[in-house]
Amino acid sequence: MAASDQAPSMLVPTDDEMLQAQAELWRHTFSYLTSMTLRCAVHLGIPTAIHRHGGAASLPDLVTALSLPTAKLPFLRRLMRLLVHSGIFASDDAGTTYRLTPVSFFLVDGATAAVPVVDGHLSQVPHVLASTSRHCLDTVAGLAGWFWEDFPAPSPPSPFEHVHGVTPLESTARLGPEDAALFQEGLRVYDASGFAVVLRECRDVFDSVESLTDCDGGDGAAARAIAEAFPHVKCTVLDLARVVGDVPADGVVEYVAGDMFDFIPPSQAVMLKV
Ligand SMILES: C[S@@+](CC[C@H](N)C(=O)[O-])C[C@H]1O[C@@H](n2cnc3c(N)ncnc32)[C@H](O)[C@@H]1O
Repeated sequence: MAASDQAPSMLVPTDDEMLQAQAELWRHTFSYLTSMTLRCAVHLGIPTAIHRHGGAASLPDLVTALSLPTAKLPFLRRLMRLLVHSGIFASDDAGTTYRLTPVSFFLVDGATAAVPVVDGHLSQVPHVLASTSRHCLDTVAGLAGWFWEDFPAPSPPSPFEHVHGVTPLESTARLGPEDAALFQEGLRVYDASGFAVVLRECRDVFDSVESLTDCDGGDGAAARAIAEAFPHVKCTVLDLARVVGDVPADGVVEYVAGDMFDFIPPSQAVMLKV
């Protein structure tokens, strides 16, 4: 028999490997519950409730603050246990009091004076809700269909466009104004997150360049922050025409409308912050 006729030999796992593999498979199969319980916590308003309760709250405190039926307390305990395991909240050793962690700090709702806003960090609630919305879930659930489809050249739609017929940011008519606003707001708070830290920690990088193009620069918030902190850097923002086409010149940064796969305005450095 020719070698090519022989069935490929399969590596048979050991008992230990099989037990481990079964556990791994369950972990991967159910890992969506991590983001879904995060969504549930945000929807219920648990981070805001803990914050308003002085930074620590027991289960009865939460049941009252969230106006839940008291019979839900044991289920809330299970939810909180999972969220503590995920690092969203912290608990005392007895598991009776829950506190915010740096992660849930970003999920305290609203940007009012009563809410901690550090370094211009905005509440990330809209980003979490948009990214875990049924539109995004439908998108990933349809991923195999996207692979099967033989799209006409030159470039395939994104999986989101394939399922919904629009991009997340053009979704007003197709997905409804509320969801469209959520995606817009989600992107806005996502874009604003963390950049003050980058400006502080990467001073050497910005000190050493005279010109920079922020590729996919969105509304130019990051480029404006660079130009303010490092006035010697000439900043250019490149984004699609529908994003920067109508932005009026502000004398701080230059806006260029275009596709980065066609053209990138020349400069000493290119920033790609997604
Ligand atoms: C997630 S946002 C990031 C915005 C910004 N870089 C930030 O972090 O604040 C992605 C941006 O990329 C832009 N974009 C997507 N494809 C692009 C392309 N081919 N050329 C230029 N910009 C593009 C989108 O319009 C959007 O504003």
